[in-house]
Amino acid sequence: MLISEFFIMVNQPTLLSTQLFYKDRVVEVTLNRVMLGFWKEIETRRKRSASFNCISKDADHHFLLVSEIVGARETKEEEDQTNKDGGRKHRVLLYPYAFTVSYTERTKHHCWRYKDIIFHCLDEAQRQQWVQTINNQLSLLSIRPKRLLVYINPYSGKQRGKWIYEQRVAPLFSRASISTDVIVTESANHARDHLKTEVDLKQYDGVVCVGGDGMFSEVVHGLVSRTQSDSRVDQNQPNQDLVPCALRIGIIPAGSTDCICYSTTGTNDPVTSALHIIMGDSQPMDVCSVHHNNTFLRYSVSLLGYGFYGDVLTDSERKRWMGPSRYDFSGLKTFLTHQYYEGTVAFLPAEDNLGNPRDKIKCMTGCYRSRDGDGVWRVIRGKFLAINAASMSCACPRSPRGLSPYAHLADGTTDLILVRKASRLDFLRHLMRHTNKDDQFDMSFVEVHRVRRFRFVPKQSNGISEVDLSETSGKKICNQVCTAHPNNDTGHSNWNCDGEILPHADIQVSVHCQLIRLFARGVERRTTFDTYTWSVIEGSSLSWQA
Ligand SMILES: CCCCCCCCCCCCC/C=C/[C@@H](O)[C@H](COP(=O)(O)O)NC(=O)CCCCC
Ligand SMILES: Nc1ncnc2c1ncn2[C@@H]1O[C@H](COP(=O)(O)OP(=O)(O)O)[C@@H](O)[C@H]1O
Ligand SMILES: [Ca+2]
Repeated sequence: MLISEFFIMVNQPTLLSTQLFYKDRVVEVTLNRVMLGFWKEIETRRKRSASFNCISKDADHHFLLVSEIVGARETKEEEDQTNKDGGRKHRVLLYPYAFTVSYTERTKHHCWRYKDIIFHCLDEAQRQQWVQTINNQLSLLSIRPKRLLVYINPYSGKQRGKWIYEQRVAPLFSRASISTDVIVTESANHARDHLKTEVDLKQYDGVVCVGGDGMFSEVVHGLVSRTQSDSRVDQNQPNQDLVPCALRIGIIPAGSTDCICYSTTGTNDPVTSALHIIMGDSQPMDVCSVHHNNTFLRYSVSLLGYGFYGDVLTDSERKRWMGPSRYDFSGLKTFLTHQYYEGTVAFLPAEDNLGNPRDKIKCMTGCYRSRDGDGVWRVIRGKFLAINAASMSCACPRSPRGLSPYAHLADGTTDLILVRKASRLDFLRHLMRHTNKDDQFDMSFVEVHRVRRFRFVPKQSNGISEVDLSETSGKKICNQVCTAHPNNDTGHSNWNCDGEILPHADIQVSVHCQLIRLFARGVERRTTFDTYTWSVIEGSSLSWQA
């Protein structure tokens, strides 16, 4: 942080400034609109004279940004004491007028934690004044949610969603004075249908899902469909502009892959996600619509995968009882099967100014890209081990850089990865590169394109050619010239759409730029500012570390 920025913060009008106790020190604490702190040690408590007006020459300065405070609350500080006669221990109320300020702190690997700092007041009136003034100031931060609708999938991942929410998230929401309506889902699509038809969305500032990518997908379908039906927009038209959703969505990760959470926060940690929600973060995100023969099928925000990832999912669904490790088992089995699929991919490339999937420009906090643009469709026919469309990096604990490490969250494009037929060993080398730092695209049988729309038509079992490109009013569009074939033909894979199996192999996909927003901020770059945090050095003073 620049010194000038620090002085701007300090020079904001003061809302409250008094002398308080922090541990055994008397400190002067100031609150303004931007920061709490900038206080200096006045004297230690044991040296304290009758008044507070003794200012130490060795004054220390510390601060917390108001935007990073979770909340303030009245607290008791007690201590275990043993009777003089060596009798049993009892609790002694040390400071009757204490209050606690909880705030966020960045730790390693993009994880956030909350920390508490306790001050002691001289009397109840002073304590109430502090707690109220801090919380009033927080309530003026209009980006912060005050009322949330929470859906918990009790069967996600290791079936710990309810525990994670109740033990690790709900207490934080309550510290931040966020009120919640919590629904534990009773069946698949419970959350989707509830959002689509029943909920009065105006009551809420956001929707939170506790679970995996499938649960997030349910919430996206509920909210996007509801928004379109409220605006009388027909989702069945593949080229229809969709209306963006007003409510932000939060993800508390409790699933098997947690790819969407990991790709948008840099980690799959429930507390970090809860803190992003509390802070009122907002990350716009693209959504792909998937159609078959001009009929809407599903939305996708992370991976649309045919071939390898479709087959892994199809196999793993029968092994849900194994929990998250079903993907490792089915992944290995599918790899050994080494199945390839024939078909035609047609795609509309993104404009050059949107970069390319190998430009090494990572999607970080604050990444917003331009919209629209027209282009010329390209067609590729072949035999493929996998066809993947990654609308975000698809980073997850299994693949920390993801399927397409330089894909962007909100640029209106998806990265189309075509993995052609190759030997088992080459395919294994390609897959293994998802788990390390090597470039998975730097292989002769892999190509990757940044696209706005694409179409896939599998080769029919009778070998008929599938697509034709024709030009209409200056724009090239993709038309199907043969009839759709039934999906139960052998020789076809299934599409894995954010972890759900699609009923058709022949699909049309369009990216809708920034259709939804998440309570997230993208993966943060480590800045020097990250290191300006509170740290309590035992037996010494609080320090502001640079
Ligand atoms: C034989 C070695 C294979 C090593 C491959 C490692 C590559 C892993 C890339 C994973 C990309 C994941 C993209 C996200 C997909 C999720 O939407 C989906 C559903 O998640 P959830 O609802 O939480 O269950 N997960 C998958 O499709 C799992 C793919 C796992 C592939 C091994
Ligand atoms: N109460 C429920 N019972 C059964 N299935 C549910 C329930 N709630 C949600 N689902 C479905 O469970 C599937 C998997 O959910 P998800 O949260 O993605 O877990 P995982 O990451 O373990 O796959 C989704 O398709 C979702 O629609
Ligand atoms: Ca994108």
